[in-house]
Amino acid sequence: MEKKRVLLGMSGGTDSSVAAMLLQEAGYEVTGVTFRFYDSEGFEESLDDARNLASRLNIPYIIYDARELFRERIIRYFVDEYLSARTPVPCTLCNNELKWPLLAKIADEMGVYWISTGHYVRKVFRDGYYFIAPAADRDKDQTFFLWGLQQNILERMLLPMGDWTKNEVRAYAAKRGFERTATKKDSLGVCFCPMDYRSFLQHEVPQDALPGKGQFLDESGAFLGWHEGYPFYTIGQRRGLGIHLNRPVFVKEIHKERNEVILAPLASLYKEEMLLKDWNIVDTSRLLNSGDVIVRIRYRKQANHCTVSITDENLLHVLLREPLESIASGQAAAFYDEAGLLLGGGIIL
Ligand SMILES: Nc1ncnc2c1ncn2[C@@H]1O[C@H](COP(=O)(O)OP(=O)(O)OP(=O)(O)O)[C@@H](O)[C@H]1O
Repeated sequence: MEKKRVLLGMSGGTDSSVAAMLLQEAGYEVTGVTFRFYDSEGFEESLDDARNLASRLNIPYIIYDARELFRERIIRYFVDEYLSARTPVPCTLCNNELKWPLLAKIADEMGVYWISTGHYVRKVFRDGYYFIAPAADRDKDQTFFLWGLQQNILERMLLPMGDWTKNEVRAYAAKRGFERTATKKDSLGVCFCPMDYRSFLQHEVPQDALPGKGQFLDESGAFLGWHEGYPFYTIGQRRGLGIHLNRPVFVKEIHKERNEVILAPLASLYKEEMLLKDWNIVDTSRLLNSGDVIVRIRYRKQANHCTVSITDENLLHVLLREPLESIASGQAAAFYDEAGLLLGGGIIL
């Protein structure tokens, strides 16, 4: 396959636009692709931006319709997870199961070896394995979303943003005369659900498929008040419960069958272990039974040390050195070594 050509995912945003410039500057023949994941008002504008950039850089550009796939694999999953009393991780799933595999598939069809995005991550090669590692800009680090990628993808990735800070990226775009690109806003949160997920559920799910009002209970099963239906609550939630007690309470458990939400003081939400399904390990010897593994269960949450092993049911068992609160079923756990290499991850059972 052609090793001077690269297929770049172009969202029309600052990062992938600058990635296109940097790859071209480094001597690669870049082809840009924009995935149409879902219909939105802003999408046509993003397409125009990506298309204009491609034409100014004189690179081939394609639009790939992934709407059906995205609806099936990401939006339906997102809704189903809440209806199953879990908290989904759509960005993780999209990156690992859609964005990168699609880039690889389209690149294969074009006979192109390299695939690239504007993600803020680096890639390093150690003892026969490729690992994702944090970008120079720790504030923008996106390693947390990429634990599911395997060697066949990792080896083909080019990550031009890895050594740059966002400020440098903006300055570079401005210097190259791409003023509009330089000043674009950063994307935040879940792309297809810019509003509160509860409004999204109400919009997506027919009223008769939602459970309706249910009971808030305390840990001993005593009635505390009424809630709007279990899908509208997440583990660890404190705000927006619509219940006023003379003490702070948090969502500790959600029981789908009985449409019950258990509220408890924060101290009751701590756990010392968790099980992971759908896991991926980059290098078994660095992860399993090592005492120095770091685990993260939220994008911006503090890291914790743990020991990881595989159970007889083929799940990952994570024993935390310090208890963690708000471990929610459906969320992701990502593992790192002390140097920041991404060792793998999985979905909390
Ligand atoms: N619709 C899309 N089509 C193709 N590639 C995409 C699309 N959305 C995102 N990407 C790629 O995935 C990368 C990370 O996506 P994310 O949504 O986290 O972007 P971002 O940090 O806002 O980057 P950008 O500034 O490039 O939009 C982007 O830099 C881009 O390369």
